[in-house]
Parts: sequence; structure tokens; C-alpha cells
Amino acid sequence: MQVRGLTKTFPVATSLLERWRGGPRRAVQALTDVHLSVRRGETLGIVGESGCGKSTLARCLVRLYDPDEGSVRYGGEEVTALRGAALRAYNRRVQMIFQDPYSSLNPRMSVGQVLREALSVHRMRPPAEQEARVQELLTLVGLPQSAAGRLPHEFSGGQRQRIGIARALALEPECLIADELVSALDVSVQAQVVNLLLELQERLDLTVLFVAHDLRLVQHLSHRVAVMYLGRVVEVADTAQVFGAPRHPYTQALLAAAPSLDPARRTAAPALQGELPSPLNIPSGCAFRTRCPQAFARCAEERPALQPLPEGGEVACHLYSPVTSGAAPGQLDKVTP
Ligand SMILES: Nc1ncnc2c1ncn2[C@@H]1O[C@H](COP(=O)(O)OP(=O)(O)OP(=O)(O)O)[C@@H](O)[C@H]1O
Repeated sequence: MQVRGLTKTFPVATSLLERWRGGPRRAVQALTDVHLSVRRGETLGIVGESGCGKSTLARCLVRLYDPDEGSVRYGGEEVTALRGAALRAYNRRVQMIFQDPYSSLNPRMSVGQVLREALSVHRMRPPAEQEARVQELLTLVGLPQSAAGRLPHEFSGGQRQRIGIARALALEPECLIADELVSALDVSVQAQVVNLLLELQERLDLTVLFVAHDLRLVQHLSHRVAVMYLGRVVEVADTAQVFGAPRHPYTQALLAAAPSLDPARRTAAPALQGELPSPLNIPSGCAFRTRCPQAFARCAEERPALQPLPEGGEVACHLYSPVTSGAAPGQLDKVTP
């Protein structure tokens, strides 16, 4: 999957009075010029503070949202242009699994009925083969065969997540997009569901996008990690590189603020300072500059593009980009918003 220049804004409701006065139409800038590649068969973790656009990105990738600008290509096909049957086929190949599958499970349908319905609607199996496939799916996600006859409310949170995963797998997807899949679960159950995802990813050769704010889980599960800040990808690299030698000052601060990470691998960077700016009023240049201990004049003037690093990975930070203007990283004149 290749994402290029993806931008998504949400208009903010303005009062009649404001409109009558000719006030500006305001919009939340949820994604700005996002570039990202997902390789076949890998797990890509997407991390960042709440509100940085992770869910909006995930939703744009499955066309729950249409982006304002930019392109998403999957296997060479332009996803943003898909309509009708082609879009349905794409949504079968690229499945989203949500934090709360309970809200999308019909409380009066048994798990067996839920899975059979998925198989029938998408014509995955003829009726005669559906029963065997349901049993197979339950085994795949570690649920007992007896689960088929039970209703969703009879299961715990972790088991319901397994049902959600089984329903997604019923459509034999190539790619799963898991948005905060385990955030609502207890820590011990989180580990079980995440390990299940790891096992399935390897066994079925799935491509997985794992959207989460829990860095521990992302580190455990992902081959590569993309770090987002205020609607932009600021760093993307192999997991070992992101966690062992983070380059972007935001990634460094994010890791420094995560208490549960291995202290030996923690950076000496100061934890995150100050408030996240409003997505209605994103700072000019580098959006992180107002909280960055290393910001200099150029950061306010020019938005850093994602640049490849010699050691692999990409970072969007002027500390690593060739100097084109007079300002240099040596000039640490802290910039105000
Ligand atoms: N449907 C919507 N209408 C208006 N604004 C929205 C909508 N969805 C998201 N936003 C805004 O877009 C920005 C990005 O939100 P998004 O949910 O994608 O972030 P996130 O990183 O997934 O956050 P979280 O971890 O809290 O879910 C936020 O400022 C949010 O308030």
C-alpha cells in the first residue's frame, strides 16, 4: 500500500451569526500531506498522541472517509477512485477491525450466525461448506467450537475481540487494519490478543497496520513503526531503529515519556513539554517546533519533508535535512508559536 500526499480536513460547524459576519470557515486539519508505504506481509505500527490523526488515516485507507487530496494505491490500484463492486472487493481484501466489535455484533445473532452471514454475503463459501469453515475460523482465533451457538454478550471483552477477528478473517483478507484493537482490554488479555494477531499474521501471511497509542504493544508486534504528530508522519523506520535510536525529537520525547519501556533503551531526551497545539491552528513550518527543545529559525519557516536517512528509515526534521536557507541547526533561537 502506498500513501502519497494524503490530506483530510473536517469542517467545524460555525454559528449562523459567525457566518453572517463573514467569519472564516474553520476546519480541523486531521491529516496533512501524509506519505507512507506498507509492505506486503509486514506489520506496521502507527503511533502518536491522541488526536494526531491515526484513526482518520486508518479510515481513509479503507474508504470510510474520502480524503480531500492525495492518493492511496493498493497493489498498483488507486483506492480513492474505487466505486461499487471494485470498492467492495477492496474492502474484502483490506479489512478494518475496531476497538469495540460488540457494537457491530447483532446481540440476537449467535457467533455461528454472525460468521455464516459474513461467508454468505460475500459468497466466500457455499452453504454446505459454511459449517466447517465456521469451526475452522473459531479454531484459528482460539475459541472453542461451542462458541458458535452462543450470543455475543456471553463472551468477555478479549473473546469478543477474537470474534471480531474471526469475522474479518472469514473474508480471507490480505491486510488487516487494527485501530486501537486492544486499548479497552485488561493488560493480560491485551497480550493474548496481540499474540494471537502475531500468530495469525505469520500463519496467514497477512499485512497488518496496527494503530495504537501503547508503545509497548507496538514495539512487540511491529516490523516497522510510523510516528505521527498533528496529522503528519514525522518518522518511519524499522522497529529496532525507532525504539533504539529514534531520530525525530518528537519520537525521542514520546519514548522518554513511556514509563514501561526497557530503561536501557530509553533516550536521554526530555519528556514532552507543553500542550498539543489545536488542529484548528497548526503551527507554521514544522508542527512540532512549539514543543521541540531543538527548534531553530528554519523550523518556523519551512515544513520539513520526510527524507530518507543513510541508516534506513525516514524522518521529517530540519536537523537531518540539508540546509537551504541561511538558518542552521547551530542557531538555536527558540521560536514561539
Ligand atoms: N468525524 C470528525 N469530525 C470532526 N473532527 C474529527 C472527526 N474525526 C476526527 N476528527 C478530528 O481530527 C483530528 C484527528 O483525530 P483522530 O481520531 O484521527 O486522531 P487519533 O490519533 O486517532 O486520536 P485517538 O487516539 O484519540 O483516537 C482530531 O483533532 C479530531 O478531533
